[in-house]
This record gives sequence, structure tokens and C-alpha cells, in this order.
Amino acid sequence: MRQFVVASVIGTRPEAIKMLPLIRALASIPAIAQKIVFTGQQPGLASMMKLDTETIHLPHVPGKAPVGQSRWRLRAMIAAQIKRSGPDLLLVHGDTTSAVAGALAAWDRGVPIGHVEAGLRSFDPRAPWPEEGNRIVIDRMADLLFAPTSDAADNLLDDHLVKGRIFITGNTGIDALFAARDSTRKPPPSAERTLVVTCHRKENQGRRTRDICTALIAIADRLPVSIAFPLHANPAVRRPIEQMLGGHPRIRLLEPLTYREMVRLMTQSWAILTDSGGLQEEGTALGRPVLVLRDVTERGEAIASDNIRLVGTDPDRIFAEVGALCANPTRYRAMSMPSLTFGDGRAAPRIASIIAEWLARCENSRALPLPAQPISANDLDHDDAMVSRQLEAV
Ligand SMILES: CC(=O)N[C@@H]1[C@@H](OP(=O)(O)OP(=O)(O)OC[C@H]2O[C@@H](n3ccc(=O)[nH]c3=O)[C@H](O)[C@@H]2O)O[C@H](CO)[C@@H](O)[C@@H]1O
Repeated sequence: MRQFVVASVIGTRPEAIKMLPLIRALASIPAIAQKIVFTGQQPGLASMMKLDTETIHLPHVPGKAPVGQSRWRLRAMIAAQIKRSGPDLLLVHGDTTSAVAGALAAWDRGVPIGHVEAGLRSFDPRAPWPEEGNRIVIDRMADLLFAPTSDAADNLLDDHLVKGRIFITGNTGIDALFAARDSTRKPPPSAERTLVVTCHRKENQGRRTRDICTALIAIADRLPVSIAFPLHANPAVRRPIEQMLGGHPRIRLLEPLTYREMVRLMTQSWAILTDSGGLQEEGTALGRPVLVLRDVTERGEAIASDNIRLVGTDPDRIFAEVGALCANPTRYRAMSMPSLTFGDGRAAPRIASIIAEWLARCENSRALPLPAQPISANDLDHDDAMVSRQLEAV
């Protein structure tokens, strides 16, 4: 039997972190050859991933273009790559401009699409923008949809324009987290209460960043907490933060950390304050309370399990929520229970086996299987037996 070609599009740090476990799992399948397309949306990712598969680097266009222009440019360049290498399946991850451009390029060329981390919704088209629109568009074009949780799968089932095969697999980000956590010596417990902070979202730039920094100064000045703040690489994000927080004795501004360093910092942390999607999932799996610097989240499962709380960006509210964690051990303990709601660390091999089985069936059927009926609600259980039942139907 011939080798199948599976191409993956990578544009940002979270895509690199969350796709690496799947790329490694696919590499262990002899029938599959891979091509990794780096779009340059964020530079330096290939060296971070240390891949030994074929990689393609799209030319980086300096300067910050409007989102629509970037999407069009990336779509055209990825379509040209697809024309050259004709993959049997194109994988995209999440909700970035690179992901939606990759899916559109595959759509243009009639190449089947696999969406990793499918089904996340904030149900607010403007927050986050353009991510909410991106992931809806991708899900409606995708042939294989890998939903991290049953809630995400429910979102897909509720959208009658989603026609692909839905699988509940867990989030590959938890695979990456556990691999990084278990590959380093367990750090000694930190005597100090360290609050890990990250802030990078477009909607939090400007006044909201200043409000968040005002809260951090009050926290560092008045609460028994020190702050470790790994800065985002984007100068427009980090500059105002450096101006407001630089030099504060109880606030450590850090250069962007490697993933392993970041996992070590989170493992040692007392709590996490962030607008990041990935950190909400990681804090939940590690059992660290996560306060979210947003008004909405796609991780409703972790609100239900009281692992995360939405605190928004009002400085007084942020200070009060961190203060309550300090003053209320019962609340702190309740938010510190590790939960596998976002995955058990085996999502990547699960997805890889689904892909290998699906490609083989496509080959045997000599045609792309018609989009089968979405899975029924009673299929939404989180185990491998369910996945194999779904595959039988392909
Ligand atoms: C709407 C939304 O929520 N979308 C999310 C967004 O991703 P995000 O919000 O998680 O983005 P960031 O916060 O930039 O990355 C976080 C990762 O980086 C690690 N990290 C952090 C600081 C550091 O110094 N070193 C590191 O290694 C950290 O542990 C974590 O794993 O887009 C992704 C792609 O579409 C989606 O998957 C994801 O849903």
C-alpha cells in the first residue's frame, strides 16, 4: 500500500506546542509521510519543535498586515504548496489566521481537512475576534473534527452546517503538558506564593493592559504574593507592560520561556492569572487555580469544575479575586483539584490512529467517504471504545 501524505499547518506557539505530540504520533505510523508548513505568523517555531520531518517555510512578510490581507496571502501560498505536494489530508489546529488560511487553501484544492481542537466556542463573534469566526469556518469545512471534550462535540452537533466526522479525543495540549512535566525533575515546592501571569490577547491591549498592570502593582504591594510574568514575544504587547511593571521588586518580568521552563514555572506556582486558552487547560490539569483575564471563555468545563474563574480586566475585581484566594483556604483548595476534563494525555495517539484508519478506508473505498451522520448524543463519552465505534461507521 502506498504512503499517505498528511500535511500540518503551524503558525503560532500554541499550535506548535499542541501539534507536536500529534506530529510525533503520526511519525510512528509507517503508512504516513508528513509535511509541516510553517506560515511565519510567529517566527522561530521550527527550531522549537526540532522536527525530523519535511518542513516548508512560507516566506515571512515583515510588518503587521490587516488580518484579512494576511489570511488571503497565507491561503494563496498554502494552496500553492498543496498543489505541489498534494496531501491526502491537511491538518490545522485551533483558531488562528494560519489555521483558517490552511483550511481555506485545502478547501480550494479539494483536499480533506482535519481540525484539531475542534468545537471550541465563546458564542461571541467579537470575542475573541477573529478566532471565534475562524474556528466556526474551519469546523464547517472539516472532514475530521477532533473535539477535546464532549462539550466541544456538542457545539459541533448543534451546528447543522458541520458535516464532517466528529471524534472526542481530549486536547493534545495535555499530552504536551504531561510529557514536559514528567520529563523534568519535580521542582521543589516554592516557599513563596508565586502568581504566574500571562497576557497577550488582542482584545486586552491598550487600556485593558494598563488596568491589568495597575492590579498587578496593587497585588505585589499589598498581598503576600510575588509575580512571575513571562512576556509575549510581540513588542506591541510587551512594551506597555515593561513600562508599567519594570523594576518592581516583587514582579519578575521574564523573556518568553521555553515550553519546558513554562511548565516548570506553572508546576511551582501558587496560582495563574492569564488571558491564555492553553493556560486555562494546563492550570486545570495541574490543579492550580486559574483566574481568567477575560469576560468569556471557551473552557466552560473548567468553570463548572471550579478550576477557573472569569475575573475580567477591572483592576479592583482582579485584586479582590486574588485577595480572596489568599484569604480563603477553602476557596483555594476547591480551585486546586487537578482535573482531566481537557484530556488524559493520550489524545495524540488516539487522533493518529483515527487518521490512519480513515485514510486506509478512503483508499479502499476509492473515494472520500460521504460525510457520515454526526455522532448521536449518547456517543459522547470520553473513551476509546467510543472512538472505535465511530470508526466502524466510516
Ligand atoms: C481563543 C483561544 O483561547 N485560543 C487559544 C490560543 O492559544 P493561547 O491563548 O493558549 O496562546 P498563548 O497564551 O500565546 O500560548 C499558550 C501556550 O504557550 C505556553 N507558553 C506561554 C508562555 C511562555 O513564555 N512560554 C510558553 O511556552 C503555555 O504554556 C501554553 O501552552 O490560540 C491557540 C491556537 O489556535 C488555541 O489552541 C487556543 O485555544
